[in-house]
Amino acid sequence: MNIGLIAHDGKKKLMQNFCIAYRGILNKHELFATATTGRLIEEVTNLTIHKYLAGPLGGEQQMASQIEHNLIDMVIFLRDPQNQQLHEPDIFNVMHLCDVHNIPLATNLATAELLVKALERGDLEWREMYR
Ligand SMILES: O=C(CO)COP(=O)(O)O
Repeated sequence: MNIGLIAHDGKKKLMQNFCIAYRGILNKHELFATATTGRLIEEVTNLTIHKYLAGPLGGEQQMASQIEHNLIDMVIFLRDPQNQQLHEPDIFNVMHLCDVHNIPLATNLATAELLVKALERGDLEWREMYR
């Protein structure tokens, strides 16, 4: 499966800890992240991440394009509800496209944990039929 990972600055530490905790599941999949999120995950895990541009430089647009091409199977986007981002339209577009294409999307830790456990159980294998 191809997994998209993005974290707002206020949630990057949480993303690192999430990836440390679930690296044994995540390392069986292809991981894609915006540049800073991806670099920070690589710094604390042995995971290899395909990195887009940084979010404010268009990284979310790159992920959005991959979603539109049916190349992303699940997105974990740890959002910081306290801080509005300057590139909010790009962020909204990623979430919008997940809804358009019925891609599982977690925007907080509780749902991210549910999704990654579902991934381990094989609950998302129906995605392969849509390729
Ligand atoms: O900007 C982001 C979230 O909106 C994420 O991008 P970075 O991972 O490059 O910081």
